[in-house]
Amino acid sequence: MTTSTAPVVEISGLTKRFGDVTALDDVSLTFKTDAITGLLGRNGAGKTTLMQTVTGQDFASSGEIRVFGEHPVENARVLSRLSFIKENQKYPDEFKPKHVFGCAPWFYENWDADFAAQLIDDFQLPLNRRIKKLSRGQLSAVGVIVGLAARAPLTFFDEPYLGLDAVARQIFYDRLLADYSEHPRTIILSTHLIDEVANILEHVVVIDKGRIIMNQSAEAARDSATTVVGSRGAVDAFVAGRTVLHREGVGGLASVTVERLDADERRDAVAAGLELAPVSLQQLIVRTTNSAAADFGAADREALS
Ligand SMILES: Nc1ncnc2c1ncn2[C@@H]1O[C@H](COP(=O)(O)OP(=O)(O)OP(=O)(O)O)[C@@H](O)[C@H]1O
Repeated sequence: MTTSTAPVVEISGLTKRFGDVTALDDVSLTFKTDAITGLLGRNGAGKTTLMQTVTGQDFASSGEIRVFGEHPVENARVLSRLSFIKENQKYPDEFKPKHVFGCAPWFYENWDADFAAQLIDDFQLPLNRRIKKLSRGQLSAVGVIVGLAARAPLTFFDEPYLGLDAVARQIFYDRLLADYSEHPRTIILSTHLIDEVANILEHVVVIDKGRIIMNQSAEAARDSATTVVGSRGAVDAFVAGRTVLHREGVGGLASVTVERLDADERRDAVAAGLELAPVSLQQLIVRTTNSAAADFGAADREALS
């Protein structure tokens, strides 16, 4: 039974194994209802697997998943209210974008054809070209348009915008935010481009090696760490005994990221001649997921350089 008080997505003790790979390891989580949540994590962390199991496209090895209060697998009531947009979406061979958008109202009860038409125009998508002949960015645009114009109460975007160029990605973020403001719904975005989406995320869930290591508001996440910069001796003295998330230095200067400082601690730092710098969501997540940027994507490496 669906109840109005049930969270849209409720996951408890979810484990998913592929042979000897544990892709999800005892995950318990509720996604914040009517919010845009970033599902973030390094390559292979388990983001796609989580979305596949929650959307009923794959079975859990163990644990419980409730979507709109019900099991999602082969459940038409649940599936009609969610959309899952992913990069490698398959379409019938002869399909053109106009066929995809023509069929969409059969699957999505909130489908807004006018909004779709506006997005087709925004992304300059050729409607009459076979899907097989579309460029990567045009193919991404097909998914993005379906995900937005479907206005499903629960929408998952699994990096469907990887092929979009910077201008098209900005259009996506702008349209997503504007439409969400008018039609609030539960949207989960997985992405590597954390700084690009940081402004539209209200909530962040970070997954690392199949486990949830962060689930909080984006604001609380940003406030949870500060970078202390100054002479090495003064910085070392100030951070002694604190949890250090990241450390770097050049010559006699040090820059150390520590967990949240309260007002008194911030005053002490300034009195000791230190500078305090905010930590971006991207830096925070790179640093919390083991400070290793190597596999996290080019944008993250750039942010650290
Ligand atoms: N069908 C499968 N068979 C075997 N292993 C799999 C399968 N699907 C996923 N895995 C493994 O499960 C782990 C999680 O993969 P998943 O695709 O969920 O990660 P991800 O966070 O989406 O990664 P990325 O950011 O690289 O897309 C990885 O180690 C992956 O190799």
